[in-house]
Amino acid sequence: MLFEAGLTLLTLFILLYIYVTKNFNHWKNVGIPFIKGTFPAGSHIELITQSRHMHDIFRENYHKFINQDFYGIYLFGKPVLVVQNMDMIRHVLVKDFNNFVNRNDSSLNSLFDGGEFDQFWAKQLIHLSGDEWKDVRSTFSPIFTSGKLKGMLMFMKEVGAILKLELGKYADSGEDFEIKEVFGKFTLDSLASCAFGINPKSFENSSTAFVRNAARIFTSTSLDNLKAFSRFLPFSAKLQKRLNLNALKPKETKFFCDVIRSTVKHRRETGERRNDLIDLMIDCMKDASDLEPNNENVEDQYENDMKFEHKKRKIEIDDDVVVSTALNLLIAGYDTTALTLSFMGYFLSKHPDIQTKLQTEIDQVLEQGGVNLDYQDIQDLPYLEMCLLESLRHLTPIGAILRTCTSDYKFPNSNIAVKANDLIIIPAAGIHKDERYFPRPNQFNPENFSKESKQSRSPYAFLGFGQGPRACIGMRFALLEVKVAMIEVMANYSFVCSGKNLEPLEIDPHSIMGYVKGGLHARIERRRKH
Ligand code: HEM
Repeated sequence: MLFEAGLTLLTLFILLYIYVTKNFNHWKNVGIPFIKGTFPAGSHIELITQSRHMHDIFRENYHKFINQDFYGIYLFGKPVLVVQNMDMIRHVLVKDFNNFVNRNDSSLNSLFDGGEFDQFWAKQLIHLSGDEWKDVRSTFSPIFTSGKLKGMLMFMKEVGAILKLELGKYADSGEDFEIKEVFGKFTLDSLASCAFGINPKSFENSSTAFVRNAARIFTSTSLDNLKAFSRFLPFSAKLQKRLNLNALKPKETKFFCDVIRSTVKHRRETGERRNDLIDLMIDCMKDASDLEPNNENVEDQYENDMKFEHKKRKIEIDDDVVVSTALNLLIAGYDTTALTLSFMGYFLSKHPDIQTKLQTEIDQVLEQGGVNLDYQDIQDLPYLEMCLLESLRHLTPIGAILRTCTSDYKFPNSNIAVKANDLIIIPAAGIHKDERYFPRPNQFNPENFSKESKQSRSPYAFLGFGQGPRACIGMRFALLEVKVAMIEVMANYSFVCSGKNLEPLEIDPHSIMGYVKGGLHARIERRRKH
């Protein structure tokens, strides 16, 4: 019996070994530079041992291959092309977007395609593919136009006022605080208010059901990782789907789905309106084909690159799509925005001269516009945006942009070709530290985002929000949210450097996004107004 069990395990191990290593000659055969693969992780065992974060690996590789347009790696058994040439990046993200519509390849998709509750992850915009993605993206894009954001500004400001009071407590006590923890409460409450129409009261009580479930959604235990990893084993994903096994925090997923469903039901039954994201999504569902596409007349390269041709099919956007999309907005918008705010707080605490310049800009606009700034006043703060983008350049929450080839493609002026389902990685975290685009890349210098500096480099050298039709749909929302919080903070307080930060900063290898090891700390002081 023991012998048979041992033999079965050995056979399974050999099959797995063959499955993982069968393509390990791919890049050698293609004849491009590559990092060799070893069983079981491929080129980077650190991704399994969690000894280094993916962002650090891609940053290091970027400099190792700095003079190459591209190189190959193996992720587990899969050959992946890493593209670092600006023109090729433009082709993948924008010019030949129709060949690269998808983000996930089929094996990444199998991670999300499990039981009943995993389906709410599979149906999220961020994971959808092909025409299904185009239908949902074009249906919901209008919810982020400037007109709609203007309507949501007051919800953000309400939470901004609470943030100001909370920071007052730290100013009075003189204690250091973990910046993301405080700004995380701001982003959770303002997203929940704008997207779900509810108030989680994070500042008052950290144990409300909403806050607890959100906290669990954003952390991963070893068991969560194991369940996710099991999806990549041969035949495992199909089997798990058939057995209705959920790998992606089903209890918490159900909690948020119930919250969103009951909000939709309540709005429909009572006709109550807040003009928040839920109302706008319900509008989109009524008749998707009636909605105007996002054709705002903008000069902006990012906005123009985001447009894509799509003849909307006569599709039924059902409640499940709304639930998945609303859940996606929370998941994609919460941590990214909170991290950005914490990066900004940290850098401002380290650079008092830059902080003073920012405060002067904000003071001037407040003097002219009064305390109640409107949407346009907030757009007229160029230095605030420069500080924000420079913070994102240094510590990018999403340091690798993924695209999957949807039909066979040969890059123009090169001998490199990719096939359908091939995965491409664009190493944003590496590009952001390339001195050809950002002089003295390790210094914090908001001037990197002055009009002149932006004009002097390729627009694809900054990928904090991605680029092209599949770029961050919530970028404008995020920029507004960060600015509302920072105006409130900078008008009243100054960040002061803390000795608690673990310098030089290191990205925590256990985090999915770019969390900083040990957190980011600062103190805050009330400003002495003249
Ligand atoms: C500072 C905060 C944020 C950062 C740095 C950020 C960054 C990104 C990046 C890098 C991508 C991938 C883009 C690509 O592949 O080209 C992305 C996608 C996405 N983001 Fe954001 N994001 C932020 C805030 C938000 C917010 C507030 C929302 C929603 C309210 C949001 C919703 C999404 C969604 C739904 C996608 C997937 C889009 C698609 O596949 O069509 N993000 N974001």
